[in-house]
Amino acid sequence: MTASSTPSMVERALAVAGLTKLYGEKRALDDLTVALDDGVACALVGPNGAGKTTLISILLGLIGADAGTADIYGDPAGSIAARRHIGYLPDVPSFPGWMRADEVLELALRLSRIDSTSVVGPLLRAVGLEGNRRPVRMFSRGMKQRLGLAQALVGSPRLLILDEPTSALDPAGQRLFHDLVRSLRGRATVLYSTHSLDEAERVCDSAIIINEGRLVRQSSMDDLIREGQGLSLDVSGPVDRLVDDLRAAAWIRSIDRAGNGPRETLTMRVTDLETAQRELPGIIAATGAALHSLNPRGLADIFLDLTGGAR
Ligand SMILES: Nc1ncnc2c1ncn2[C@@H]1O[C@H](COP(=O)(O)OP(=O)(O)OP(=O)(O)O)[C@@H](O)[C@H]1O
Repeated sequence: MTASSTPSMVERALAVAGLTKLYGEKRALDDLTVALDDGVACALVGPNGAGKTTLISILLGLIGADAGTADIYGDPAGSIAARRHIGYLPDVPSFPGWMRADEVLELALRLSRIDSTSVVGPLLRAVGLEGNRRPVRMFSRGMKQRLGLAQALVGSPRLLILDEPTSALDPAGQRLFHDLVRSLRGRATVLYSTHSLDEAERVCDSAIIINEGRLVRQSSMDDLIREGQGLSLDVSGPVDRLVDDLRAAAWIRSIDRAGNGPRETLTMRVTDLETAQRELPGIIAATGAALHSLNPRGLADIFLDLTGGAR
């Protein structure tokens, strides 16, 4: 065996190849190929209708694909073996309202044919619900989501799939949930579906970005942020000259111009944000242009760049 054909030591948690799902004429997934290594926390990011739920439904074996394959730890999606690898938390989990949290987990254990209930205490402790004796109907949405997470962890799944888990939570509940998922890293490979790269960055080290059923990008969060970093400025005056001078700067990656009339918005992507911020005021002053506002580009801008959304 040559060095180049030596198999990777890192096990594949997920291997999706050429996955295609049609709803009539609509290609909900269109030749999607992505892979996840064991142990990573990866966001599945895309705008409404991108195909996130369709992909998750195929991974869970709820629907079949029209073409392509999806393997979970080597087992084909939809098989019993693949299902056993997965813990799943939907966006709004529901439980019998009269049950207590410990009873919900005991039921999940029984349904998974696990006799020992010794994990109930540690799981409830992990999600901050230890000692809570109230029925679930009295839980806040955040508490239900945390209980759902504990339920998804029953049976120690190797792949934890979280489907827009904070969509029903307020900002405080979201932050608590993000912290919790981060603290659980290392227990399982995580696939975290979200609309937001900001949320992805809080929880995950990498992201799969899809749009219209196709892969747009799979990358580490650090690389996404580095490549998308930039500044947006509103200027007036000799904008043509300013743009020429900015294009000559060593740190410029690209400039887009928008707006007509006296004020224009320049959106710059840069290779070195610190140097750009240091040198920019001097360049603007030298051209005689007036600066009305200056803002760093955020992850929301990077998301819109990648998915072609309206600004
Ligand atoms: N059962 C269905 N019948 C017809 N079209 C469907 C069906 N399910 C999904 N679609 C279409 O497939 C595309 C992908 O939908 P999907 O729900 O997977 O996207 P999503 O990324 O999860 O979106 P959202 O973020 O809004 O939940 C969309 O255009 C959607 O309208």
